[in-house]
Amino acid sequence: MSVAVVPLSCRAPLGARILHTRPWKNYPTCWLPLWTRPLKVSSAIGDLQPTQIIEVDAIAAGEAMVAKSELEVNGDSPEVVEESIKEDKGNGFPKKSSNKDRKPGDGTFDYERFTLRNGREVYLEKAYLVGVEHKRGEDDFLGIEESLEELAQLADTAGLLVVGSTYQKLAHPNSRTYIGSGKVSEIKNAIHALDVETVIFDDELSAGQLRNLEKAFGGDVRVCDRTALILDIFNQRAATHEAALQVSLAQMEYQLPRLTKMWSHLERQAGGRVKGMGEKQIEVDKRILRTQITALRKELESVREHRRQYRNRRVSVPVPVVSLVGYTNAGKSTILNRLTGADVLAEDRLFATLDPTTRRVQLNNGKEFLLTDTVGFIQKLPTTLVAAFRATLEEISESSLLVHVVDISHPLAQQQTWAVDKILSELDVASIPKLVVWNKVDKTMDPTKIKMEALERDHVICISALSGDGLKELCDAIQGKLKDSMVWIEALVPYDKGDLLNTIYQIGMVEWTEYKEQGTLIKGHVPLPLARQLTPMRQLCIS
Ligand SMILES: Nc1nc2c(ncn2[C@@H]2O[C@H](COP(=O)(O)OP(=O)(O)OP(=O)(O)O)[C@@H](O)[C@H]2O)c(=O)[nH]1
Ligand SMILES: [Mg+2]
Repeated sequence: MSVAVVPLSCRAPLGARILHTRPWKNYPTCWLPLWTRPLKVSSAIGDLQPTQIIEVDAIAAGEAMVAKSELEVNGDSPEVVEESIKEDKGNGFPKKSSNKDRKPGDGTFDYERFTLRNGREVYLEKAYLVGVEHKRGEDDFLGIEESLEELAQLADTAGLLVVGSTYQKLAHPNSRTYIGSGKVSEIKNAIHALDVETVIFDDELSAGQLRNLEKAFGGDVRVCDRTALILDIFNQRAATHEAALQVSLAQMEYQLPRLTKMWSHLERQAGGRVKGMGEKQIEVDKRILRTQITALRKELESVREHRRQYRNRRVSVPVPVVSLVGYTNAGKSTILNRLTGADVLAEDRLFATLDPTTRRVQLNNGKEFLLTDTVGFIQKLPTTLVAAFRATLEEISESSLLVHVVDISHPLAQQQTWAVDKILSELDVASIPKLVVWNKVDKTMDPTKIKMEALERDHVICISALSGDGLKELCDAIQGKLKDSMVWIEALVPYDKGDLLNTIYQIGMVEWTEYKEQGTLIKGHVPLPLARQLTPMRQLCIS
């Protein structure tokens, strides 16, 4: 079978399958896919990025791919590159024909691995998960098996088919291969027997470890880590321009130190004639990548500036902001939808929400506050991502109150709560008042017992966002907590400032109103920004 590397501008025959796309020069839109993702070529192919390179498996079209690509190498004249999949001779395993070697209609083609997702036919890559249980640090909230279970959920969210997993107890990770050599052989056996395309490690791997493991596993097997998997999910889900920029930046920063293998094929193709060709190309690529990181940072900064200005405008109307924070899939978006009638995507998947959404909550007593839904957290959240999303999380740091949503029906609810608390402390928001909400109480074995437990604790509200049970108590508790964060004022509001008086009634807690000759005398609690705005009227009251 021949596989050609072709620029996308070159049309593949209808019915051919794209095995995978590789980034070429313009990195911002091109992220080296972590696994091959064959797509059936349709008329839509012309819509793909013209800067990417695709590998096209022409067998499905029943004809050899003749297209060739031109790659510029080290600034020399363009060179024609053609790859062919080498026979796997020396690994000692019986050659298992992979789906790539099978033809539709020859009885071996694995049709079951094509599935529909979001109305698109996608090919489910087989993934094998690997973890290491080392001496537990204070950041290890989950045991190894639980962490691997979560990794399997992440893999499923990314569209992978998990076919097996394993872990090893190690005092210290191996610097070359992360796991011990015996374990490497064991995994190699398993992945070849199961026809696995991707091996995912539960912890972040170094560039060297990734390279050594790929070499050890041989063939076309890709190795990636939890961070790359989360980045890939974020990449698939980024809906707004800012989120897309943030994810691209995080991906490039992750990719930069790992940019080692991509171009080694150039040396192979040149038959070793031009030694160090791949190495030089890596340097060129790193320079291009750094330039693009700088450009992306600039663009992101201008988008953030725009958002900051918008937020400042919002601050001039000092409605208190309440942020929903919590572990991914805890039910934050469902709560926002319930309380505000919003239509934010809420589904039983990790990282359904990437962009914060703010909506006004209007209570029956005429009071109101703004409610913000935020990106969910997860244990071992990559530091690059925490940094990348810091701007979005500024929303959190400027809130009057944080509502920490916990999925109390989850067997690891306690550990998830600790993980969220740790991330919140990293975000420096410890000073913001917090309310804990136990959600999904309807899904627990004994809701009455859970409610009793919540009663025994301070500031814990039990709800079911799905059924609406406890939402009134939640709003009352939010109001109570907001009051705690407000300041007491006494102000004389002139009669021509009717709008301001309305705002005080809407967002403050007025306890005394008296109509005086110069205006309305108000005594009560109001949010700090409003209290500042009322300074002249407070002075009027004192005098
Ligand atoms: N049984 C039950 N399911 C719930 C409840 N609240 C939310 N869910 C379900 O939990 C799943 C996740 O809900 P989301 O609202 O998307 O959770 P999220 O916290 O926004 O998740 P991310 O955006 O991924 O961080 C959805 O399938 C909801 O229908 C609840 O009170 N009871
Ligand atoms: Mg959500």
